[in-house]
Amino acid sequence: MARKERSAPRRGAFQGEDRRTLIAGNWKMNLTHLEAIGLVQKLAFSVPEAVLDTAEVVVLPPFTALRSVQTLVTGDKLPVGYGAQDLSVHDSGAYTGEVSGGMLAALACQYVTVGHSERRAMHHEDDAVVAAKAQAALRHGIVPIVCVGEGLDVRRAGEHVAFCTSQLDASLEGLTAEQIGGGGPDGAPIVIAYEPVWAIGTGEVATPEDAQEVCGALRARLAERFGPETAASVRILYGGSVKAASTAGILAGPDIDGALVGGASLDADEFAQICRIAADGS
Ligand SMILES: O=C(CO)COP(=O)(O)O
Repeated sequence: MARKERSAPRRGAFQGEDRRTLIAGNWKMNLTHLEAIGLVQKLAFSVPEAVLDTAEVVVLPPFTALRSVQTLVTGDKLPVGYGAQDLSVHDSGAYTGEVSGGMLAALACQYVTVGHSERRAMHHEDDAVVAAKAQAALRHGIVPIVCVGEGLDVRRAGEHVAFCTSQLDASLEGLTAEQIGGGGPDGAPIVIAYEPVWAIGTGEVATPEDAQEVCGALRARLAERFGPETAASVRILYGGSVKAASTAGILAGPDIDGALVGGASLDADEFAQICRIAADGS
């Protein structure tokens, strides 16, 4: 999907010229390829075309559904983007069970999440692996959505800002300002997602103030390390129990450029409603 200027830019500490609102649905380990086809078809009906002038809508199905989603999206020219939930740090070889960036690029994936807290916690992916995965994505012309977020203990200790900014630092280790601000296809910047672990799948969404506090700090950190222009170009998403009812409040944050939606992205009506609200900017 072509990147466009926001129709109604919001003012923030660093106002990007091209931070088009991005709503990405992370399906996690849900839906067979047949069910995926059904959901994308339903989405194509439910998301009004006008929404797509302002917001970019992307789905992140499991690997097994990517080919079906690609066929549907390209065959019917649906204005929905798609990507994967993970990729290998390696490009090819004896890595049983792994899927490479080249394989995803061959399916025309535009995005891939790296460093999701579920992979960090359950698959023992550390910051170095996350940074290597971001590099692997960029090598193959795929925009990494680099996820960071604190657990409940860190939040309760009031250390969430320091935790997330240092997790961001380590997860971007070795990446250059050029890669961060324009290493994707057609010079697209990478995407960051702030997903507090305590808000994922719990129904406990961060308050708009909590979400903005961390997203603002992440952008400030990017500015310190890579310069204000690069920081201004990067889209920062919030994720964690986003529903239609919480979307407007969350997206009001000047440093929040969209949402990474889990459970609610499996319900076409709810996801379409989130996209509508995101596009209206209300
Ligand atoms: O992990 C998430 C998206 O990547 C958020 O999941 P939920 O929206 O289900 O809380």
